[in-house]
Amino acid sequence: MKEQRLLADYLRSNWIFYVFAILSTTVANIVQSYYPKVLGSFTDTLQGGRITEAVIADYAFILLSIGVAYGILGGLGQYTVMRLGRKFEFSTRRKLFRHFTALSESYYSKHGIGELLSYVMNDVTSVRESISQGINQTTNAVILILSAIVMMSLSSIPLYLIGICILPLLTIPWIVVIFGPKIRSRSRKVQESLAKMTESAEEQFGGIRVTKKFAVEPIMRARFGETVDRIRDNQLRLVRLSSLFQAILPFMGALSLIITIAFGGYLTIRGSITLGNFVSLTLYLRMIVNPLQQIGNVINTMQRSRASLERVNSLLCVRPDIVEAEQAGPLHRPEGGIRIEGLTFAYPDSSKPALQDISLNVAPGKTLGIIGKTGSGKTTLVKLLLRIYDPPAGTVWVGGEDIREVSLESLRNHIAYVPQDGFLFSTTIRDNIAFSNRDLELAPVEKAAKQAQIYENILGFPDRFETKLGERGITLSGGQRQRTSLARGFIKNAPLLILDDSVSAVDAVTETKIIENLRLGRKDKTTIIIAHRISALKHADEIIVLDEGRIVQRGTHRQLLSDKEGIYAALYAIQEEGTRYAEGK
Ligand SMILES: Nc1ncnc2c1ncn2[C@@H]1O[C@H](COP(=O)(O)OP(=O)(O)OP(=O)(O)O)[C@@H](O)[C@H]1O
Repeated sequence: MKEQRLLADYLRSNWIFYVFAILSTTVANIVQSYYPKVLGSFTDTLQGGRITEAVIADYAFILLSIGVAYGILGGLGQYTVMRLGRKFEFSTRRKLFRHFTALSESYYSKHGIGELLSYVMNDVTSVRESISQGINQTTNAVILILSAIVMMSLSSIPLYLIGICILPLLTIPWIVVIFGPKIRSRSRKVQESLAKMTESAEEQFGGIRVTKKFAVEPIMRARFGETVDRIRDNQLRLVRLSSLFQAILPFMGALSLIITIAFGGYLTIRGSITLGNFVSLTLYLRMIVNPLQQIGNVINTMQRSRASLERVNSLLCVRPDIVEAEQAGPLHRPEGGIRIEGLTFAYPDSSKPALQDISLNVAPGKTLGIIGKTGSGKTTLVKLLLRIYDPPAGTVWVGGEDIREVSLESLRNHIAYVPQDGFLFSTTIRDNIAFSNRDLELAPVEKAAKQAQIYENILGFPDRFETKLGERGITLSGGQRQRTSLARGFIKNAPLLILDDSVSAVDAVTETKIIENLRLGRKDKTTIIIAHRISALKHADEIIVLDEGRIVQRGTHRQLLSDKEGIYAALYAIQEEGTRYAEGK
């Protein structure tokens, strides 16, 4: 697994901007560090009785120049790093999204959407903060402290006095080493609990209709409350530690200042140093206290963002389960039918096979019907055909090629899959139908809608094909959703069409019309129909009956009915009886 170095790579590719930001901040702080020296010298001039109007004007001009230079250079540095931080945020979100789209279904079956959102939102923001604030403030603080110390050393203040005064500051690296890892580990816990809360919120919103129908709002509120409490506990633990850390650093600065005033004051009274020296020394030490506070702040932010960065980096390390063979090329004969031989498959975390010893042939242009109890392996078979999960090598061929040897894009481009729960996006009906090619003219969209028997319904919507669905639009009924999803599958006009229980929510008359349209529209194309209702697949050239992952019966509708002891005939009898009962015969 390749180690991810998101931030390091970003800094490397933008190093010139960082150097610019650091340089301008450095120069700004060096300029700023002249401030106490100028004031000290002014005090000595004042005390020596050499003050004149011209001298005051000179000092005023110098102080003004320092202020203006600091403002311009410091502002430029700040702007540059802020911009870099935002750029990092956007490019990382794009990178994460690209990565998400490459991950396999098995990853999504183990990780909730809320958790993934948390990476994109909370963690990326936390890293951006450390880039924007961290780099600028650290440069500011370090340069200010260093230049204060250098300026002190270059002044006529005795070195031993400076040494004694800054003694408490020398403990800072040690304090950082002790607190740093602890803050990071507590931050990681906060980020993890934030991810849990986002996940819980996402689930609660998603299931709000069920919650309301079952009137279990108090239970759901309590469950959500638990995740919030967990964040609060973790946050409080972090805040306690961070505050203590942030207080200790300036305390060390204040200690230095106290020593300066006490010891420096004593030396001034004794005449060992001038009053100007004392003023400069006090101002220098005062100047150091603020940056120390900033450093505390930055280290806190950095430790927090390091925890987030580790999370994002480890997510980027996750490799998709389904990878292409090195020489994978396009499918040469996508219309060439399907062959499955000796296919046995178990899901990654399951010991029991979902499919066992499956062998079948679908000749080009033919229709295969698959029927079987719930959980018998029908969808699994389709997922393997699409390589959403990988079948063992040498078991599944399309157009005579092992699907593990062809490119994923080519394989999936040549298959139109209409799943049981066709997801619709919050956009127009037209965009939902023309999902695989949004540049399509209206005519093919209308044709697909007609084939899926949803055309008349769409004409009744306020903006017809331009009607928006979802949050800001209309809500479709279950059957309408299913038929819109069907139209999306039809419009692709792929060599292989798979309908996975895709007409279960429509009435018998509409189902018959859809199946008829399908037969006429896809005369020479291969089709797989999975259904629970025999009426949806009885016209198929071959029907297989799955039971506990095995093919237990196969043949045409007629052949299967003739086996009176078989599951198919039993199913047919039950369904026929149901229809007769419903029709009151
Ligand atoms: N991602 C998964 N991980 C582990 N087991 C799974 C996964 N998806 C399905 N299964 C299991 O595999 C078996 C077959 O499931 P599959 O979805 O193929 O059944 P199905 O025949 O399509 O059922 P239905 O008619 O209800 O849609 C079931 O026992 C199911 O619990």
